[in-house]
Amino acid sequence: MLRSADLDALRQRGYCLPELAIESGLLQALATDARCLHDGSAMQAARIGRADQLQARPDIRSDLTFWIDADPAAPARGALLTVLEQLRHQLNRELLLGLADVETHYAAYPPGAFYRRHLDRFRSDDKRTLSFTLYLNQTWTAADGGALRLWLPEGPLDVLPTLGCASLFLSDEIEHEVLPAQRNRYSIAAWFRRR
Ligand SMILES: O=C(O)CCC(=O)C(=O)O
Ligand SMILES: [Fe+2]
Repeated sequence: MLRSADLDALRQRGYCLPELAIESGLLQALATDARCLHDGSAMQAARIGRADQLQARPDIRSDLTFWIDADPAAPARGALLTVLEQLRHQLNRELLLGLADVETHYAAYPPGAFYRRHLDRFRSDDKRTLSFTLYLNQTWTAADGGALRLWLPEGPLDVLPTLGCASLFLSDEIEHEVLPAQRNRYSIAAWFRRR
């Protein structure tokens, strides 16, 4: 799934923007699922911190999330979990990372929503090792805002959240943020964790 150039970038620079060959039918189904969950008010205001200390901090992040589990009524979610498992196995094989599991959610950033610059690894819990994002927006331009900005040593790198585009980066090294979106922005975020 990951090309050797992606694996090299991950090894050398701590991030890559992989071209994953995810079927367009699955991308469409995930996009529809995310939009329907948002439209149906099934998403919740995102919170920050680890499980036992979660707090709403709309000054830091103002997106909505829905944690993904396998659900026979939503086959796209199971298919996504399968893709993430394949990635986990490949990463373990190629980079010897010892990734034990993956957690993932949909996110919706309504107009004006953002996520300030942060690291994905918690101070009190170092299990999160690799962060992954996958975008679900059919059309997107720079004027729509909502870029993922990776803060790299050489300067900021903006990634537009266009359908099928993805990022993969070291959770404890790469600071990043989501710039304010001008229209609904749908995405998947996942974290590969060590035991
Ligand atoms: O959606 C994105 O581009 C990144 C989201 C993010 O940084 C997070 O959920 O931790
Ligand atoms: Fe993040």
